[in-house]
Amino acid sequence: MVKTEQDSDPRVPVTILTGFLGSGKTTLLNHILTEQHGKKLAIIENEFGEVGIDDALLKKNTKLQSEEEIIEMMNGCICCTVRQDLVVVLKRLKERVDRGDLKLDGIVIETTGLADPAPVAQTFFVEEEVQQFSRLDGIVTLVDAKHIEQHLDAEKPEGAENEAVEQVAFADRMLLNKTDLVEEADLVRIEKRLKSINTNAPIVRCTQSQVSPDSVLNIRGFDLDKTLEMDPEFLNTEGEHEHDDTVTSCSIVEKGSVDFEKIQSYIMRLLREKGTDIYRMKGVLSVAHCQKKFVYHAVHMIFGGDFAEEWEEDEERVSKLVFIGKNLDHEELKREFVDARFDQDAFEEQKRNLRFKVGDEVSCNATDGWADGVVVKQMYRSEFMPPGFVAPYQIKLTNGTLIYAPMDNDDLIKKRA
Ligand SMILES: Nc1nc2c(ncn2[C@@H]2O[C@H](COP(=O)(O)OP(=O)(O)OP(=O)(O)O)[C@@H](O)[C@H]2O)c(=O)[nH]1
Repeated sequence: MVKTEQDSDPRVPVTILTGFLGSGKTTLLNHILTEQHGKKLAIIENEFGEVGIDDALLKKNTKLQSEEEIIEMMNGCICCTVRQDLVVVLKRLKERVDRGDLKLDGIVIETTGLADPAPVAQTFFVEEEVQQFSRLDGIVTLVDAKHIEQHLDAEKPEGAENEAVEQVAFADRMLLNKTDLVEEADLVRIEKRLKSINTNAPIVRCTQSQVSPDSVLNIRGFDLDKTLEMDPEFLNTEGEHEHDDTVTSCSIVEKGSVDFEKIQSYIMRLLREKGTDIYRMKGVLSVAHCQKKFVYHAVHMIFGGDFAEEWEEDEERVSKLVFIGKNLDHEELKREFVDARFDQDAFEEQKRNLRFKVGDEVSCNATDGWADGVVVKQMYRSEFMPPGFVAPYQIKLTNGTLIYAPMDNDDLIKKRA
């Protein structure tokens, strides 16, 4: 086979992963990292919120890799404040490769959902050392089929750019993700709209960002000439862009645990009342009476959450949440979160107010009707109970069976006659 100039290019290919908040970038990275592709990748993660949550979500999967992966984190908007950090990270990788400590098959940069990919891409053409070491292979844009139209339509203040439009315009390939959430007719309409912004980039439909790593990595998609044709100012480093100032990120980090019921109603109420303005919510929560971390995500009103791995023995229990959205009232978000904290004093008080003490003889409304027994424990919890749930009593029935009363009322448990 005849080798093209690009085939023999020894520089490390770089993929910029972009796409609006919640479109599926981390899901794609997790998919790439768990898939056996035999490539040694460096991942550069960038988050808009001050609290890193994606690294916690990614860490789990990287453990699955036999080869050590390199993950670098940067906070802030990659296209503004941390662009210089990106250069530093790239130079550090270059030094390791030059020393022979590291052989790299690719670099993937996950930008924040609010980043304009152009200035990130620019880095690979204006920084000489970076240019010698790496080449921009492609800008891959994740598109959330459910929410993209709303973001493309968003009215921006004078002078501020629409990041969703920029992300589509600069894509070398688009992954139209979350196809499970819309109908065929919607997909056709969206594809037409995407094509009207960017005629060149192929569009691949997918769910859960499930595409072959080969269709994302080393695709030789980026073409500087075409980009300059579209944006003659592309290489002009002076031309700074402006973000919409009404879009902010609010992070909460709180030691201790939350009350599961209260936190659920807090999150659900936010989704219901502020779902349009909150683009993105993410969190890792420490739930009282629960050994596992609760990890959740929301993109507008679509919520997904689950109990993930257990807290380590010596790990400090702390909850971390990030909200990104329009017109966020940071104080209110924090205040209401604080109200959902687990209150040890209230818990003790509840315990003191229980009607029965350990040793009291009671009758319980068990599965086969009323049965006699003795209270053996107050505020009882077992791992088979729903997360965060504590039963007021554990009771030993006269036949020896251990049961629990889920509530302290006469319909379920009463004084033995
Ligand atoms: N229904 C559905 N949900 C999806 C799909 N792909 C991803 N998600 C969910 O969408 C949410 C956001 O996905 P992420 O991969 O974290 O999105 P992201 O682009 O990295 O988000 P940011 O880092 O906030 O910009 C998660 O809860 C995913 O599980 C899909 O195809 N269908």
